[in-house]
Amino acid sequence: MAMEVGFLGLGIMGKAMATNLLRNGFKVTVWNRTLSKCDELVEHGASIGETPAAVAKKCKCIIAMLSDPSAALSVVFDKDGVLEEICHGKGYIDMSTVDADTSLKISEAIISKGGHFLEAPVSGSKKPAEDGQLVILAAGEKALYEEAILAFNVLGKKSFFLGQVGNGAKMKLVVNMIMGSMMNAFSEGLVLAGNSGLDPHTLLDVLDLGAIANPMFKLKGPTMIQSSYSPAFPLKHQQKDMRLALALGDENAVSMPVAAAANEAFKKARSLGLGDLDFSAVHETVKDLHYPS
Ligand SMILES: NC(=O)C1=CN([C@@H]2O[C@H](COP(=O)(O)OP(=O)(O)OC[C@H]3O[C@@H](n4cnc5c(N)ncnc54)[C@H](OP(=O)(O)O)[C@@H]3O)[C@@H](O)[C@H]2O)C=CC1
Ligand SMILES: O=CC(=O)O
Repeated sequence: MAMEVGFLGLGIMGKAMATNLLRNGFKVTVWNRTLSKCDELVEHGASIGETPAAVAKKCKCIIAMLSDPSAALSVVFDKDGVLEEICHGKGYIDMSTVDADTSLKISEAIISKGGHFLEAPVSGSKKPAEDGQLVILAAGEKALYEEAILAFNVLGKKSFFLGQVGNGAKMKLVVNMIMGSMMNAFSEGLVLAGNSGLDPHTLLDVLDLGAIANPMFKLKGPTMIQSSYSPAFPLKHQQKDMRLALALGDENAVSMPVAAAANEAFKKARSLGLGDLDFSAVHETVKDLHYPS
């Protein structure tokens, strides 16, 4: 019999992930705060749960993919939330990118009701989510990880089990801190090349042949040169990740001036109204500060 899962949150990532599960034979019951976003999934064979609690009542295993800590907490603790129906024998897997404290709060609440908990944030964006090529950074209850591995094998190309709750969240924040800093360095390089009389396309070719070649520069470079920022990874979420990573640095007394500067650039981009565009739109803040003479 097909495994039945609940899925909370059908944004860019959740929609792709839930679709993938359906395509691979899972029975999926979906919920999204804006309920109309469920319609497309229903066309692919999903059922709808009217509330997070209704999904938790129906399904043995519930996956969440939500924007940030406040969203992740809300679907669990608020009225009609998961906590009302989670019970012995049910598992809750939060794949949202949040901080370790948020994850721990959710874990304790789920476990206090007899449920099982796993955090499992992912590395990889819209396209890897559509293609089932995510990297899954799980931590929490090993038994639930083992039960979820069939679903993880559909969603991702590799899963890591990182031990106690919080380790998945921390790993994800470290990775995205590096990515956010890289995106800023890359944006500055593109603007410096263009404004000093070089062809930025040639810069992309040079970068791609050297030691700092990477899939992100290769994928995002051409669209950044065209000032095209259709969102795969929304900038507001990258800034949230920088903020949470800086807080982790604070807790551990790790000085991170590069990440702090990158965070400022993402904040600037948000203040310019670019938060819903792709995170590569931080490029616009560099352009803004360097008008060609
Ligand atoms: N996009 C990417 O490339 C990647 C994103 N991530 C992480 O995955 C998570 C989801 O990202 P993504 O899909 O891009 O984000 P989106 O902004 O596309 O989707 C966010 C989802 O969260 C829901 N939501 C927001 N606030 C609340 C709330 N208060 N209560 C209930 N639901 C809420 C939204 O519902 P509604 O539709 O009603 O607004 C929507 O379903 C984030 O944590 C992000 O950092 C991780 C790896 C890659
Ligand atoms: O969180 C974003 C990603 O690309 O990974």
